[in-house]
Amino acid sequence: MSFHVDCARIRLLTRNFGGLQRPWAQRRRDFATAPQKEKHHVAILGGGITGLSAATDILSKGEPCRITILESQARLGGWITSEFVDVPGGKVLFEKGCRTLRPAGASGLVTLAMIHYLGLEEELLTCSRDSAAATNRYVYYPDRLIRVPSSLAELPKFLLWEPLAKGIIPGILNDALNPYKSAVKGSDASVADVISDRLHPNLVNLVSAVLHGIYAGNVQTLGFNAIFPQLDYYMKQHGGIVRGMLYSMRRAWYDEAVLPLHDVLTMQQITRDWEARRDQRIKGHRMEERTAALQAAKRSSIYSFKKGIQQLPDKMEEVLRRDPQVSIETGCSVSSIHVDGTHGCGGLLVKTGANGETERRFTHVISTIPSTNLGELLCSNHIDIDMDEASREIKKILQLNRTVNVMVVNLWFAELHLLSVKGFGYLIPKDTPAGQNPECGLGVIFDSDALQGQDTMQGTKLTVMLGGYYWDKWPEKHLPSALDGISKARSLLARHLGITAEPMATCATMRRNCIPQYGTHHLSRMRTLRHALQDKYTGRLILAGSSYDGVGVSDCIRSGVYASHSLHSIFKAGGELGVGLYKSHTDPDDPGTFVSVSQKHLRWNFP
Ligand SMILES: C=Cc1c2[nH]c(c1C)Cc1[nH]c(c(CCC(=O)O)c1C)Cc1[nH]c(c(C)c1CCC(=O)O)Cc1[nH]c(c(C)c1C=C)C2
Repeated sequence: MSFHVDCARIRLLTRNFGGLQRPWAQRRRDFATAPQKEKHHVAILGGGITGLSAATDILSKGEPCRITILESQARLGGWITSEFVDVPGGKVLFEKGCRTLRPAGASGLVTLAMIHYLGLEEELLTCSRDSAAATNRYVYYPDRLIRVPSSLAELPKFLLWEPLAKGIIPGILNDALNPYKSAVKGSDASVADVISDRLHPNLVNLVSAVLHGIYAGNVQTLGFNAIFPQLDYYMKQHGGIVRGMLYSMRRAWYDEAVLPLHDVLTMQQITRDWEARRDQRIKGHRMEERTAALQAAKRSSIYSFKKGIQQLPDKMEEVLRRDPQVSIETGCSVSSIHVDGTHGCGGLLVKTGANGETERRFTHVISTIPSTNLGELLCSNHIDIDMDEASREIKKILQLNRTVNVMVVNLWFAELHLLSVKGFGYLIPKDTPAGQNPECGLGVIFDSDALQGQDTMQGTKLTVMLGGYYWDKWPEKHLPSALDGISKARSLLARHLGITAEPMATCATMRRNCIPQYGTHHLSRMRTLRHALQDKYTGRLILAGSSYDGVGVSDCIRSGVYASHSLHSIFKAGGELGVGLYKSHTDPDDPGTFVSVSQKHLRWNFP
């Protein structure tokens, strides 16, 4: 399988990366000629989904290295927590963080390939694209549920009658008729600024709802180019969002898709890996059933697993624990990381324990912990005296990343038909009057409509998400306790949905600092970080995880797999020295890195 890629644009990319490659050529040669008999020892900081994905992918490639996973918590899996709770007559599953996966895009493909590698296909549960959960999505504004159109046919009514949609038609005209000339407020603008400027100020409210459901974040401070890289590319390269979309539709006419080059490269890599494992797959157990399950997930709107999304990290952990190449240390906190000057080995020295009492040496470190935590751990050298310029720059950028707290409240009611509508759930935009949302609600998920097959007892299962950026400046002592959270969720459900029944099971979990907020300078900072990391660590320190290139589960899996790809090219010393940050090509000064790809190669069918 091969990809047809627009060569002119590929050339653009080569030029952009060429400047980065040359300075490292010498170092790469040094590394390549270093004695290889003492193979590599890689530390993976963090045993969440990113760290586990990185380790699993390194194993799957048969790399000549030892792997040590260092996790500060007592368990692996990070934010992913699926728990069965007892209710009268059976058990129901509460997801205390993310709950579903999406098959779309390069990240979706990486995740499906990982599921196949782990042999988890027959545990999949899918939600079809035409189900109510996939097509019925609501927004609560100003005091009622409004259904968001899911097809072109439903659009005219929405555009003409919904106050929430006021601004879409004039916005489209504004963007189409006024070619983009220069960035609003410099090259890095917030989502709200760009939407107001290019489209219409009224649309900011609608977009805020979407951002609440993904980032629990503020439309005024999230950066447009980091959150909507494709729209940013359309705007800067084609003169407007609408023009870019029209261009994209024209390419689709020729059966081509416009995608970030890196997504295309990732898909190529997945294709190569898939083909390389063909022999193993043919011999595999129940291959026909497994392929059918994978294909169903690929066609679905969302999917998860019979015992919840935690089955994925659990299976990774099982595979990793079986392998003598891997050691896993839970309850092990890292206190500092130093460039290791001893023996001229150029590796990294990692100190663990509260006072750094244990010293370990690694040839490479993949950090999947939040960037702010990593920033606190980085020290310039073994003796830890004054920091050099590069280290200071790296630390500063890492510590600038902000995050938000989200309270996830799960509720299960024995009554079957408490909801007057069926669907995925609803989001609460920023302009919903405060009197309608004093609880700082971000949205409600109708779990019992979304996926069937996890609970052994039928009822109505809901999740209320509270907080996010609304709690940005709140002192710790004002954040709600679990009991407060449950009572807030119940009052919100009573006001919005008229649900006053007593839940038979509840659980409130405060997720502290769980979602990174990519602000207006995120991409340019990532670019600086990428350069500084290469300068300072020459591929010894690789970054992955939600702090950098996407906050979803699939984004994290992909980022872990990408860290493993970077490591692979470092071991082979043939490719570009990677540092794990793959989206730097979509930064504001470097928009020419989207490519047009023949769609037939993207229609993956897991043959
Ligand atoms: C702690 C809660 C999370 C909120 N957003 C995310 C998490 C982990 C991350 C996220 N959620 C969604 C995406 C889009 C891409 C995708 O993977 O689907 C991302 C990156 C979409 C989404 N939003 C909600 C759900 C149920 C989904 C599907 C994916 C998932 O299961 O997370 C609802 C929702 N999530 C959050 C809020 C405030 C919210 C409101 C109803 C925060």
